[in-house]
Amino acid sequence: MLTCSRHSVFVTGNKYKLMEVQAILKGTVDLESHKVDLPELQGTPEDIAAEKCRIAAEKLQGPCITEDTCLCYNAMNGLPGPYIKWFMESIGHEGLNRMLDGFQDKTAYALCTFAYSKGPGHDPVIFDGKTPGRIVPARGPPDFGWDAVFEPDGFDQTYAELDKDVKNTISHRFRALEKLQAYLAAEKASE
Ligand SMILES: O=c1nc[nH]c2c1ncn2[C@H]1C[C@H](O)[C@@H](COP(=O)(O)OP(=O)(O)OP(=O)(O)O)O1
Ligand SMILES: [Mg+2]
Repeated sequence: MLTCSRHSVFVTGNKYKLMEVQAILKGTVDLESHKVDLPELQGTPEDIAAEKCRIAAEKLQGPCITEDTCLCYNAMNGLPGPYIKWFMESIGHEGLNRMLDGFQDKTAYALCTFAYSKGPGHDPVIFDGKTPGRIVPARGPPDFGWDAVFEPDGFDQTYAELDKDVKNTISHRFRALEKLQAYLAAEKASE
């Protein structure tokens, strides 16, 4: 539950996301998660994030925050994008590299889209964060999604090899959360 001006809940089924969000917010907002099985939709990252949040707000009957993460290959005009979860689960780190075998351009970007809804019937507000980088053969702990195959620009380590403290100051998730935090602070100040 993300207690801001009103009582809000961060809805995710992913414990690694939750850990990162907790580390980034460092107690500036009181956070607890709620695992709800949300359908995975199709469309633009923004539409998917907004719809996910609408469904979560309906299910919880209250304010909530959701997040959807994309991994976008520039050579493929942004795909796999929001479908990265299914690619990751079916072809793994090696497959994520092989997909680019026919392309010289190995650059990609990680995109995080947070959505915040005041409750059922309220349109979610969207906050995105983007980190550019490139796809490399897996290095580092394989635990969190595609962290091991993504090397952010400016670093010679993958997300998985980087210190958590470092990832959490340059990541797509950090950049989106900065915007969400500013919005929540402004909302609180206006009450
Ligand atoms: O920083 C990250 N570094 C590496 N991998 C990541 C990251 N963030 C998400 N991921 C993975 C999880 C999932 O395979 C896919 C996103 O899918 P996505 O639907 O957003 O996540 P999910 O279903 O695990 O959790 P949720 O319940 O919040 O939808 O990319
Ligand atoms: Mg999901």
